[in-house]
Amino acid sequence: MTKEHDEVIGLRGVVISDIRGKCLAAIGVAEDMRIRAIISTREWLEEAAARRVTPILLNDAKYIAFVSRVGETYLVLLSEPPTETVLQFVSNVEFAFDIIDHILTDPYDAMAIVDKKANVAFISPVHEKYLGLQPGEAVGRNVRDVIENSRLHQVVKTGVAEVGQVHRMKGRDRIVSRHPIRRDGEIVGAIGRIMFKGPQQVEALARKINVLEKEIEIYKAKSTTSSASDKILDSIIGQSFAIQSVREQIRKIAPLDIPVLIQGESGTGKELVAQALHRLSSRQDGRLVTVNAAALPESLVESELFGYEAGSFTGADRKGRAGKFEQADKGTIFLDEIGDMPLEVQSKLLRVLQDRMVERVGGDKPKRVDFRLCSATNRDLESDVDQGKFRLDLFYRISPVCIYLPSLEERREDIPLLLNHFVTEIAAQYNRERPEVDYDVAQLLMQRSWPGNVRQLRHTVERAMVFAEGGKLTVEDFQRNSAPSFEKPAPARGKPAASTLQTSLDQFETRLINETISRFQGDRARAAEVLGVPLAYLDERLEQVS
Ligand SMILES: Nc1ncnc2c1ncn2[C@@H]1O[C@H](COP(=O)(O)OP(=O)(O)OP(=O)(O)O)[C@@H](O)[C@H]1O
Repeated sequence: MTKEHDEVIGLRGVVISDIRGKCLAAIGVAEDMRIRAIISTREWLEEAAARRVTPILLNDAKYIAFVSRVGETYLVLLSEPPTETVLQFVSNVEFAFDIIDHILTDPYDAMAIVDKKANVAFISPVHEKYLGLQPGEAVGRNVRDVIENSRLHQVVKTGVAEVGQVHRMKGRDRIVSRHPIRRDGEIVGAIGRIMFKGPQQVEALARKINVLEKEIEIYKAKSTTSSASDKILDSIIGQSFAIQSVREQIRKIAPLDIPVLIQGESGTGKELVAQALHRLSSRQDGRLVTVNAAALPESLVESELFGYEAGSFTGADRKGRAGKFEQADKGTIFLDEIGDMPLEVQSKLLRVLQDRMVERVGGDKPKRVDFRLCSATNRDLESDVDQGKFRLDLFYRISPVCIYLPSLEERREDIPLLLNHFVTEIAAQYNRERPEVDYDVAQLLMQRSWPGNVRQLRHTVERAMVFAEGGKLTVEDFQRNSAPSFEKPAPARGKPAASTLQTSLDQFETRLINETISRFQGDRARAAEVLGVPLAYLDERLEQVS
């Protein structure tokens, strides 16, 4: 027995005996009389040959005997058990060899074993078959030349096990585990095990994981969308039932590509709702084009809405211009104050809504436009229809869905939230530190009347913030600055500016009045209504500055 053999298989002795147990030859530890005595009976040899691996336990040594019958003789190979576990296994499991055989030939759990040079020492038959190899054909070849994407050479080199890895082989993913094998702490090889077990189940599992991963992606996308949509809807401030219901309606209606009519008094947030509808719709990448029908002089309505061709009328742009409908192609057109649209324009609008075609003024080639229509009005359109001021057919076209915005007085409980929101917004707008708001302020504002609704509230807060001092916004700031409707006598006519603060307040107020008047095309009464001041006060202020 050479030293080489001894090292490779841990062989310690060999016995050859006849079938009755008579020893014909013995070398190595087999020369020990105690071992010779154990294996010298026919019964022991027959049983050991049946088991094929049998333990031999002496007081001072333990061996594993590999016994096989060769013709009329028995060959017994004796090796030291590599570990206590192996010895236990061989001692306690009568069919230990069958187990080994099963492990090596398991059709669902293939195995590849390499030596320390990463040369194949063994590949289980099922794996050989799978790889298209003849039995034993790969033995001695480097594993990388035999098994596609194998990493056993790495495992032998690094000694690091790789457990439960995905191994792509012949176009399919398999689950593998690779372990280095050590003897006396030194790496002697590596074993790779490939799970063929229940490939259908593994595949089904993989498919399930795939589906779950996709579902997670969808939920993730949905949750980002819903948090994005929450953000958009959060810009509509208010916790009153009425406003919550408005937000809910927007959430439901926005994705439906149908016209929406937003009704509500001036300053209730109709434009804000139109913006939310657009931003939550599939047209969010297109433009939201706003047209204030009331602000358009009658003579320009048509060219504004439908555009015009070059040189079609005096003063027209030389190159011609796209109208609002063309600009809103693939987006949303928001027709604010639609109730103020002249009847003649209403007919043209109706045609556009029916045909989805626009023809520029002075042009002869109608163009297809793809838009979503949002309209708003503070008028009672039904009564306008009754009075013949608004076309019934147009009314039906623009109002398959209506959103009604409550007046601020119908939802006074939202005033503190709106106050808080505007204070933050205005402070940021003017690049100022946000003042602290006295508790009484909200109480005061909740008692007021707000004919100009949220817009008026915002302006009121903006005015009061001019006065806010010491980082505080107090009731006095509102009263000092109040218009007569806030129970403060109107300033004396022609009163000179008493201070820089007063001057800036006057300037601010005048600017606000002028802006509002021009917003309503010179309609002072409307401006006074929206600002929540009597017309006389507004006129007085204008006279003072003129
Ligand atoms: N619920 C709200 N939350 C926050 N801001 C609001 C709310 N409602 C209205 N506003 C603010 O009030 C002002 C007026 O709103 P908006 O222009 O949308 O009103 P509107 O109903 O379209 O008015 P009009 O009929 O006069 O055009 C805007 O500054 C808007 O941001």
